[in-house]
Amino acid sequence: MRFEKYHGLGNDFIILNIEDVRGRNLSELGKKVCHRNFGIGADGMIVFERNDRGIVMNFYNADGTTAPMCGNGIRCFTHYMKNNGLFSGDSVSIQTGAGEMRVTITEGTEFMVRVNMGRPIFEGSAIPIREEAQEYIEKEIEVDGEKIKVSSLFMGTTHTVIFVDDLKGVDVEKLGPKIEKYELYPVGTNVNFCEVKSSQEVHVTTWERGAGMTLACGTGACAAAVIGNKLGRLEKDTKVVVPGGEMYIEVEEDVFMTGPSVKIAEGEFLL
Ligand SMILES: N[C@@H](CCC[C@H](N)C(=O)O)C(=O)O
Repeated sequence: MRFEKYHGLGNDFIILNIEDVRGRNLSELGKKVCHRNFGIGADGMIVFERNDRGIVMNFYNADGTTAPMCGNGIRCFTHYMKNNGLFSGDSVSIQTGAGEMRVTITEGTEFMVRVNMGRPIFEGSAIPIREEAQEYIEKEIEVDGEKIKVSSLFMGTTHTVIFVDDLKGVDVEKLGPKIEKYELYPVGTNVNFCEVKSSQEVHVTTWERGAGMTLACGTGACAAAVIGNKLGRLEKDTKVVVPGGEMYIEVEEDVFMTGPSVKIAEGEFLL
C-alpha cells in the first residue's frame, strides 16, 4: 500500500488514496499504520477520496476513531494533493465531516496553506455537551477535587479551552485525558491549555482526543483564538505558538488558519 507522510508543525499524518485501500476497514488500518512501534507512526491517518461530493478528506485518529476535521491535517492533505496533481491552481474546496473548507496555497519559503475553517458553534447540542445551553463559556468543572474553568465549542471538532497563568506548570498528560473523558462530553473533547502572552500571542498545548498530547493542533489553535477573542483577551488576529512551531489565526465571522506543511516520507506499507 503506497503512502506518503507529512507533518504540520509536528502533528504528523499518513496520507493514502482510497483507490489503494478500498474495501478495507479504515479504522483498523489507521490504528495499525499510526502505531509508533508496529506501524509507520503518526498522530492520524488521512484518506483522499473523490466522489460525487467532490474532493473528500477522511480523517482517523491514531486510535482508529474518526474525527470530522483536522486543521494541521487539511494543510498536509492540500500539500499531498498538490504533489500528486490532484487539483490545479492555488485554491480548492475540500469536503470534511464539518462541512466544506476552502484552502489556498500562499507564498512562502515553506509550503504554506491558508484555510477557511468555517464558523465556531457555541450551542450545547452541537459541541456536543450533555447540557442544554446557548453556550458553555468559562464554566467551572471539578476534576480530581480541582476546580477548572472551561470553555467548550465546536470548531471543526469538539474543543475545550482552558486559560492558565503558566503553561509550564500544567500536567497536560494527567489532566488532559480526565477532561477529554469528563462526563459532560458525550463524544469526548480535545483539550487546549492556553497561556496568553499578549493580546496578539497565545501559547497552546493540546491534549487530543484519540491521539494524546501532540506538538500542534490546528482546530485547537482556532478554538483558543476564538475563545480568547470572545473573552476580550486576544485581538482578532493572533499568533498561536504550539510546541511544534507557530500558526496564524484570524477570527472573523469565519475563522482562518495559516500554517505550514512538510512532506517527510513516502513508501510502501506492507499490509
Ligand atoms: N490534530 C487535529 C485534530 C484531529 C482530530 C481530533 N483529535 C479529534 O478527535 O477531534 C488538528 O490539527 O486540528
